[in-house]
Amino acid sequence: MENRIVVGGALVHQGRVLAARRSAPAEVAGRWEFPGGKAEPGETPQQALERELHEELGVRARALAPLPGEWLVRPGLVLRIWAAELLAGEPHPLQDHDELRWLGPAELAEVDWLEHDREVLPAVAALLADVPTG
Ligand SMILES: Nc1nc2c([nH]c(=O)n2[C@H]2C[C@H](O)[C@@H](COP(=O)(O)OP(=O)(O)OP(=O)(O)O)O2)c(=O)[nH]1
Repeated sequence: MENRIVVGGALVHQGRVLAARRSAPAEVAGRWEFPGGKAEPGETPQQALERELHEELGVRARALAPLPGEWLVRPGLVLRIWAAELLAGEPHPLQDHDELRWLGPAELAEVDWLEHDREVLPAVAALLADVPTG
């Protein structure tokens, strides 16, 4: 069976990245992640991420580039994290999340990330270091 892809978005805006606390399912509720979800058949990872960020947060965003690393979430499901930029709107936890936080470079370790997400934090820190804090 082909692996299905789940894409999380490291959504960067004004030098900070958005973290989202999951509200369900029970195994991951209360843990923090990069909002996103599974690609539908025929969707590219970019399309899937942009659709999921709109559904979950109500924003328009653009997927920029995949960050290093990929993780098997469970058999048949592979997680990739992509850098993304906010184009329009302000994120709200509309679906799947009950809290959002914009984290600066010094705050990345402050939330209880899902294990795989924690591994990508060095790459996210590098991403934030490139962005003007405006
Ligand atoms: N979206 C997302 N999922 C992650 C991350 N890290 C991580 O381990 N996961 C896991 C949690 C879930 O088991 C799985 C993704 O499922 P999901 O629930 O976000 O996908 P979805 O919105 O398309 O869900 P569904 O409606 O198809 O059930 O990957 C992450 O950063 N973002």
